[in-house]
Amino acid sequence: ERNTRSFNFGAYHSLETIYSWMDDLVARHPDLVTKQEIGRSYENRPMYVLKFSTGGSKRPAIWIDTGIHSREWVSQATGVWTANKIATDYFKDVSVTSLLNNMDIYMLILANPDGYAYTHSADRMWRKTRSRNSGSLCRGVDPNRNWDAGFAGPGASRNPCSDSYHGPSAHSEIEVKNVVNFVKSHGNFKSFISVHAYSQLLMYPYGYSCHNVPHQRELDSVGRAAVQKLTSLYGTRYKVGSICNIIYQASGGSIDWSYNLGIKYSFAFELRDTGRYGFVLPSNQIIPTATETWLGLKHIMEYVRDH
Ligand SMILES: CS(=N)(=N)C[C@@H](Cc1ccccc1)C(=O)O
Ligand SMILES: [Zn+2]
Repeated sequence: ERNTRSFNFGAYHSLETIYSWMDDLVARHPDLVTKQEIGRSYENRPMYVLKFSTGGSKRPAIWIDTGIHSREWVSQATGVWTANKIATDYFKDVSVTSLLNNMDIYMLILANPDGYAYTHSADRMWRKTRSRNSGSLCRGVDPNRNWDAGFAGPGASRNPCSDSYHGPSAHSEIEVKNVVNFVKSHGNFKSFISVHAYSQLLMYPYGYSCHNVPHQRELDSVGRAAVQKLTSLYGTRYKVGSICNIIYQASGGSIDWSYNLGIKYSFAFELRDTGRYGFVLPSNQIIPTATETWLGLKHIMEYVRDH
């Protein structure tokens, strides 16, 4: 078992290295962390969720996924750092301790394993899944356009060769279907947070429409307070707003689906930077990015715990 203390959180790692690190984390914190396979990917890679729990059964839960877009490497790296932070701060940090004494946290660090492997082996800029599209030579569906929320509406492409191709039908991608089934069968998620890169944004639904969600005022104020904490560390500036209003209309997005399922506290982060390095963020920015993001994440989770 590799020692998680020697793990380099300030570097980008392969799928295999991240998976073996997950086992090390579980081995070091057997009373807090468990690993669950929620299904397999198109190319039959396991999809592992880390569950952080101090007991109870079906406690109110928080969902965090990273890496749904495979090229957004700082997202997966932030997921690894954050998983370690939660495990090591339990009992040390009163806020994390009280959070985990009342709620469970589920983290899917590699939400698009096939795409992530492909960014290492063939194309660093790959974003989609790696499924075959019948009738086309182009591979993959945008997993963030494939959810049953305004599916195939404006803000997604019907062209299999497009990076925002929505796929033949909602939840056609097994990587999406696995999460849908898991979240639905759990039935007690209070928050659904999807971590992307880049642009430095904290967004809430909707993407498929520019009309305000019923809880817009509350989500906006939670978002602004979370970003205030994030910015307080290094001065990194974030914008807050609905997906449609702050960047563009995007249909079939994951947090629109989770919000419409009833998971009110649905958010999407777009991590560093604002375009200088873009998806190829230097590894020396991983730990600063993860550390500042943690302050925002913690605020959201504390708010969810208390409401
Ligand atoms: C740069 S990017 N591709 N991560 C931007 C990301 C914005 C978004 C997030 C959540 C829901 C809908 C849309 C996307 O286009 O999928
Ligand atoms: Zn993305």
